[in-house]
Amino acid sequence: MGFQKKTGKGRLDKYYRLAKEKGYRARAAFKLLQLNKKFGFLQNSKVVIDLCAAPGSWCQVAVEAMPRGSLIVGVDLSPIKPIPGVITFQSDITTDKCRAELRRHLKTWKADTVLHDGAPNVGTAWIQDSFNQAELTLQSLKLACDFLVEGGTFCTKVFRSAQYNQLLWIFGQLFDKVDATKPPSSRNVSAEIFCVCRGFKAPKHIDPRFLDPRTAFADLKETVNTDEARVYKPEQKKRKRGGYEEGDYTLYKEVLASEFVESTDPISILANTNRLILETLEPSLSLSALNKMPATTPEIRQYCSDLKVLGRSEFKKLLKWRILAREAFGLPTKKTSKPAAEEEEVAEVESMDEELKIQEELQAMKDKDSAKRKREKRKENERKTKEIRRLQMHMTAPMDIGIDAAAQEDVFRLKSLEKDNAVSKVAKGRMAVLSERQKKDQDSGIGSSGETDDESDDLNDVLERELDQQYDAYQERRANYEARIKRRKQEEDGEWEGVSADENESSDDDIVEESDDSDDEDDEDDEEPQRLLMDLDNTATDPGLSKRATKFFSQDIFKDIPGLEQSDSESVIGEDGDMEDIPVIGKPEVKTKTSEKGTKVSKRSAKENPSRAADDTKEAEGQNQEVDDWEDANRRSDGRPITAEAMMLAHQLATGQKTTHGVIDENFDKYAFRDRDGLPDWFIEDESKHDKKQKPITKEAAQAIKDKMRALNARPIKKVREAQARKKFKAAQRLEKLKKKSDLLANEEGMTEKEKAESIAKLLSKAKTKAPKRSVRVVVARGVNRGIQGRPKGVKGRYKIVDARMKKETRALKRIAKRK
Ligand SMILES: C[S@@+](CC[C@H](N)C(=O)[O-])C[C@H]1O[C@@H](n2cnc3c(N)ncnc32)[C@H](O)[C@@H]1O
Repeated sequence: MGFQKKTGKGRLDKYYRLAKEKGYRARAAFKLLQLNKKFGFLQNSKVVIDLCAAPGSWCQVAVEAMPRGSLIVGVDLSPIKPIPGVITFQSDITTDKCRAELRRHLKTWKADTVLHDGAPNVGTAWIQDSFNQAELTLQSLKLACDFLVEGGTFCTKVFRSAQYNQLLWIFGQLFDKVDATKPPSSRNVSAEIFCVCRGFKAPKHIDPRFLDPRTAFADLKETVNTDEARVYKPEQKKRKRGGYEEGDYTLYKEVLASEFVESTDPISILANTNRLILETLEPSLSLSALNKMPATTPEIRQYCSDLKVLGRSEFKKLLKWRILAREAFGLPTKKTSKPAAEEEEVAEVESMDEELKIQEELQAMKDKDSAKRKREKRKENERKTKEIRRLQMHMTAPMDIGIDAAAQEDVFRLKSLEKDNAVSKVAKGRMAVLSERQKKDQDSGIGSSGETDDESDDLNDVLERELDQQYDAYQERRANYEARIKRRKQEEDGEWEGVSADENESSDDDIVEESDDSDDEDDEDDEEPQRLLMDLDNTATDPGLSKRATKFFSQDIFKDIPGLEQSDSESVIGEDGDMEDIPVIGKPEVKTKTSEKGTKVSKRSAKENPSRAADDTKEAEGQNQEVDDWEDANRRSDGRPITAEAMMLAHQLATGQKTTHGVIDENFDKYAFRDRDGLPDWFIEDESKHDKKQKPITKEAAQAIKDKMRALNARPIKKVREAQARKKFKAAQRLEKLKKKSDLLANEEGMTEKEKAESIAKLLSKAKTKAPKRSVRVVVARGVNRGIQGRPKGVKGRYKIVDARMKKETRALKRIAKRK
């Protein structure tokens, strides 16, 4: 019969510490905080009575939660230290004096909420006296009935005892809604739960028997006095470890243990007997057999010596011992009788729990069911909203090609229509026309068809739907934003990367709506189906140039410049910004990766110098391919980046540390079967960040990943590659230019051969000579130059100020190094 120490470490839990931290006088504060969070009764209260308020933590919570200037009155048997904004006094809540005092403080007002957290003082070694507790609760209810305003709230502590159901029933008679709940801060070992009774009915006349413990718990009293109750609920007899109940000791009874074993009614013996005799002066066969039984432990002997101080578990042990003895004696054990007894016990002791559980289960099922219905309705409404919005935007899907209007968003991806050769069908078909009825439906609002919103949606429904719609809008905005950024990036890169297939796509996507308006009746006979996707800017784009570049070169100013014909040659802007008319080296097909990644080539030069063009193209292809490979290597086929976990798993699979089956098995964890039904999208998305098993990464795998990253980092990045390619490209251009000039010179008719040779040699030497490297002048920081800032006097060009000592030291170091 272990009992819990009040000051034991187990009792000083997180709420205890939290209460200390937050300055609450007791951890009980969190119970009210949590109850109020769930039911929100304090925010709307202007007058509160706190019954059994000492030391006052509930009053503290009430002050915080209630509107400023509210009236809070706290009463307790014990004194309560003053709390700003709270009236407190010392009194017994069961007395008329307390009632009068409360009336004096409240004047003519009525209380919006009555709180009660009372616990009568009971013996320390026994569990709290539930009957007394229920009595106290009834007293507090009586006060609540006197002071509560109609519709008011009564929040009380109740113990899950025999009187619990009775109390709940009484609450139910006086209030519209009664919720029994156990806040998380209430210890599990405690039998307390809290009833929040809302909507006080304020009946004009209350039958006094309701609030009188003698009548309210009348039927229960009888059961308390049965033998079973005495055995299974000894605490209801107010047993105390210290001795017998007053007056009871005169009825001292002793029964032979063998009689107890043989008896068919062991419960009544246990209930009405003080001692089971195991030893007598006269020899007894059955008693000596009992004494010899290994099950007759000193503990059992002790229990037998004084039955009046035993608790439930001790009685249970005695009953078990009796069964063993009966088996040893060959007496019928009625195996069923024992479990029956136990079952009975369980049923009696935990009937409240079971009932509560069933109620909770029923409630949960109901909630689930209604949530499901709401969900379905909401989805239906959303679908209709979307449909209507599409119709309003003239985005009706052509039904004649078999597309369900309620299908997903990509129904409007006209590209896919083109692919499926559905374009011609669309072009020939008629667009869906809204019927008058549909229009009416549209006008009447979102949920106009079928069940109306007004009929069925409560506030929660509306809020939930709004939240979902906002979330959808947010998702849409985010997707648009990302697409915009991506497009901008593509356009920026386009200066160097040319036109990619993607770019064409994205630009096409922008004009989907425009194409809908086109009248295509005349095109019926066209062999080619009319393209649904058309670029608004229908100027022919050179496949080698980005859109921006094409637009730039299409200006009039460039019209007459030779070599800028868009179709077969291309101009390149030099690094220094000059426009140079340079024939470029080769031109692979537009759709190849090379062209996508930006090697600028022209058909003409490819024709002129096919072999070199092919070489250069190959090289450029190789370089770009490498860059692409590098990028692709870090992405999965679905475009998502390869994570360290994935790499580790791949490594383990490759080295045989894991098998595919093993991996599949591993993934059947608690997250695998999570019910996501009915959860809003935003919640699922947010949860998805955390509802995965964290897979540890081994040291070896981490090292392997590091090595891989190091190897990747060691390779030149894309920009460096590009710079190298540019340099090469320019050198080729210079050479080409030189060749052209020398060809011109060679064909010059007015020059002698010698002159021609000299001019060409000059050109070549000029091309060879590199711009001289600008020298850096070293200025020693001494004399006038000591400590100066900025350019020293008389020094032109690049300079570097050095310290004289540093120069000497460097020389000395060199000398020393040489000597070694
Ligand atoms: C658990 S404490 C209340 C804690 C309080 N709610 C708080 O937050 O600080 C129970 C209180 O009930 C009081 N109490 C028990 N019987 C009472 C009675 N008949 N009249 C007034 N107070 C009583 C006890 O004095 C004790 O202070």
